[in-house]
Amino acid sequence: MKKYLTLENGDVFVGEACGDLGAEIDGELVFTTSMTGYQETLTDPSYKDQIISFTYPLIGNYGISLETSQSDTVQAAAVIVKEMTDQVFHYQSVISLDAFLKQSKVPAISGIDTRQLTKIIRRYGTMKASLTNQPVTKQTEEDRQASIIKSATLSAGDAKNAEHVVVVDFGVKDNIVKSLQRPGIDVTVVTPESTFEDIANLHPTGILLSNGPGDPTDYSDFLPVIQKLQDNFPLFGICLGHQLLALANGAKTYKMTFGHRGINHPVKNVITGDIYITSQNHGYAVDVDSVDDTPLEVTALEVNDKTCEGLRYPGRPVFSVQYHPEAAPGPHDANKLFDKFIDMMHVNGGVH
Ligand SMILES: NC(=O)CC[C@H](N)C(=O)O
Repeated sequence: MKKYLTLENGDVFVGEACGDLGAEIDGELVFTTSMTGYQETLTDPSYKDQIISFTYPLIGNYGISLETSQSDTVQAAAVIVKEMTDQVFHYQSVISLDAFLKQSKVPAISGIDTRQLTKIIRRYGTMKASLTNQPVTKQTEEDRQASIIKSATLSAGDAKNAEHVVVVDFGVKDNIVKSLQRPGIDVTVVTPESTFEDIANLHPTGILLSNGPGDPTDYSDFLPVIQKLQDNFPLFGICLGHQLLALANGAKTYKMTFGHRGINHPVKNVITGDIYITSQNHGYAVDVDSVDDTPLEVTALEVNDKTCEGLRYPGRPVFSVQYHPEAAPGPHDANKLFDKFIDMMHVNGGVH
């Protein structure tokens, strides 16, 4: 039975299945150069969930003994060998390596040039890999687009002239999407698993980073995407989206003592002097002082505790607010921020 080893860089190795024949797994691919000690290695908890490739070409020739394991089971996710032998010669051996792997439900692949594999890992660094029973079919561009799009609404306007807002959905409230939907505006909601290229391929004229739960520092994977988005498109961040814009530009966030949750939080726009009564719901905030060392500028403060309520990127159509301009519930004072964002798209959209 064939088994396929597919590396993160796209390389594919085909070998013979051994160990647990049916099992398929993903894991971090590492190599070990030990010439002996495969039983200790495979049962060492530090190798948990890793795919271990043995550079030594013959593995299994002294079997498995009752005294050698370093924990009560095989910890590695999978095993890659050049040759796994059933010809066992050792007085303490009770079972073959292949049988031991089968018992432990761990898949393995033999017939792999593990020295060539090692050279690849040394060039690219440790990478993810998968062991499968069928070749991994490459995801096409269309599959990828379909998997990141959660919903799309076409405006009633002239499609050719429509602005196209891509909303990155970290947990978006319906009323944010509704506040954008109007004639002449197409809205596509995508998951935060989207890459910059995924989003750019949708040809947006503006990006909205949504609200969402939890600690903004947990979303660090998405920060490089925001860095590229703000270089290329008009961008508007709301609540969590505001915090992520701050983090992507090097500012800091912190957990507030008891947060802001209510529908009458006064916010002062420090540039225009305007005051809005706003709807709020957040437990983290952007550290105002940390914004000094970034390209961003603070545009608004909460009147009572002077926490950061707004940011902008001078010279770019990029801004964010900590409060909720979509209300639901709450006052509509700040609703015109959606118009401001749409106006920015009219001026700047399509320039990329
Ligand atoms: N409404 C939100 O987006 C909340 C943002 C973030 N989870 C916070 O509590 O600060």
